[in-house]
Amino acid sequence: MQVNKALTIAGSDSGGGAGIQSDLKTFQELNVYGMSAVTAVTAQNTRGVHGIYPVTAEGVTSQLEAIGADLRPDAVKTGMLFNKEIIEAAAGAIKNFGWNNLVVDPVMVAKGGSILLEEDAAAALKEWLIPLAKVITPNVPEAEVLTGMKIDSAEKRKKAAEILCGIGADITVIKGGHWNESDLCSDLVYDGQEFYELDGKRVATKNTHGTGCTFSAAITAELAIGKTPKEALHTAKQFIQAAVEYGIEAGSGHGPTNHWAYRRLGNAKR
Ligand SMILES: Nc1ncnc2c1ncn2[C@@H]1O[C@H](COP(=O)(O)OP(=O)(O)OP(=O)(O)O)[C@@H](O)[C@H]1O
Ligand SMILES: Cc1ncc(CO)c(N)n1
Repeated sequence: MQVNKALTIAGSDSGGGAGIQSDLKTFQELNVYGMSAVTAVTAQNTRGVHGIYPVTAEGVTSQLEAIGADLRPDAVKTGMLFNKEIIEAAAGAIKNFGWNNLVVDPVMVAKGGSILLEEDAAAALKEWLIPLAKVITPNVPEAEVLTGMKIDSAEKRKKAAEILCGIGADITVIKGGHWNESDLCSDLVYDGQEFYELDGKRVATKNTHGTGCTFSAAITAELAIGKTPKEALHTAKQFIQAAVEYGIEAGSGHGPTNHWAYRRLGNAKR
């Protein structure tokens, strides 16, 4: 049986709600074979990050070369990349192997404030990785770092999306988790031509650990099975909405989302 394959290049979250764990769970739920290249091991739970142990750039390249020599991913996502050496290693392999359908989630800070990307690495994201991206999915604080502008109005959110597409992403999604829109949690999309919103209902919950990872992994899985970016974004929004809305209780801090909620809604046999 032929299968569609997706690769995540990201950090490990020992707590299981974000990073490669959330990505692989999401790929599986969307009927895509998941592969991973680990960039850093984090000792983490729902309450915070206890430690970060980065993999060497050589170690990341070696994982990517092993994958590239044997298994061609139909789509790739990046999450926590931690430093500029790892960004360069990831971008180099993606370019050399000619992997398409790249989703860049420019992870910078964990919910509790721990740094998941060194300060001098944002420039490397812009120079090497974002130009290769089909979709980039910053939250508002990440979009502020990447554009150097304060985003405090709807107009500025649009302007930031234009700048990020100008850096080379085909499509920019500025997510709404950190955007105060009362009971709405909508994400702004700009595809270089038109703006549109992925509408969602804000759920009152503290269990939002890994929402960004899960959302970008769902986009990646849908691109891997050949959906258009617009279709992929739409499904990913439904996936994360269900995962937050039909929440689970695990841990005493910011708990994980429910990665199997979308299946429970009757989407198992798509
Ligand atoms: N409380 C919520 N209710 C409904 N949807 C939410 C909620 N919080 C986030 N989302 C959705 O989850 C997705 C991820 O957005 P968010 O802005 O939380 O990403 P993030 O900050 O990168 O997440 P993380 O760093 O935890 O991985 C978006 O589609 C957003 O609209
Ligand atoms: C490993 C990892 N990647 C990403 C995030 C952001 O949610 C996190 N907390 N941990």
